[in-house]
Amino acid sequence: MRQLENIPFEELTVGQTDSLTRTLTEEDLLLFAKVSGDTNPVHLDKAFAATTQFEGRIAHGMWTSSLISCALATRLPGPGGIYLSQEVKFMRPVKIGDTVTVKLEVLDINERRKRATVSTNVVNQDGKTVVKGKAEIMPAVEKVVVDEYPLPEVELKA
Ligand SMILES: C[C@@H](O)CC(=O)SCCNC(=O)CCNC(=O)[C@H](O)C(C)(C)COP(=O)(O)OP(=O)(O)OC[C@H]1O[C@@H](n2cnc3c(N)ncnc32)[C@H](O)[C@@H]1OP(=O)(O)O
Repeated sequence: MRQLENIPFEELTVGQTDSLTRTLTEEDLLLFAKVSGDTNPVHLDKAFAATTQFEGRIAHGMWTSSLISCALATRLPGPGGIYLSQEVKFMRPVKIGDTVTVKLEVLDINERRKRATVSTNVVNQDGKTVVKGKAEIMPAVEKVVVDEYPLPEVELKA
């Protein structure tokens, strides 16, 4: 089982970086539509999506954004951190089979409020930015070391 360990607030420094990479599968796209209820045909309907400027299905913007949450929760600052705000600009589409990398960098630390601003850009396999933005977070003050929570296997039934 994977262990998750945080970077407590006092150990965060401006310029610290981390990243997380994920490839979008069709199953991910369908599961995201199911849990979010976002059944926009641009994500699901091949025939409809082919008629758009993207010429095919594209990922939910919030799927890509959810990877930012994952990176913050598991990498920098890690478990126990709390999301306060998130700015996202969807610059380019993500398609099934694309491999995207969330790049985190600590931009600013507010010692008084024990909060940090982190840039949260996401690039694709060609190094092109697909999401631009930044987040404000409240990292845990104490050291947190936990076994990653065991998620159940879920089966997608059509
Ligand atoms: C509701 C849900 O179900 C729907 C979804 O989830 S859809 C999935 C998420 N969204 C996307 O995948 C869209 C991705 N974005 C794009 O593909 C492009 O932004 C665009 C094709 C919609 C527009 O791009 P482009 O044609 O390059 O833009 P313009 O020519 O209109 O403007 C050029 C300048 O604007 C800047 N820019 C482009 N996109 C954004 C953005 N999302 N936010 C802010 N600014 C943006 C671009 O950098 C140019 O700036 P410059 O200073 O002039 O260089």
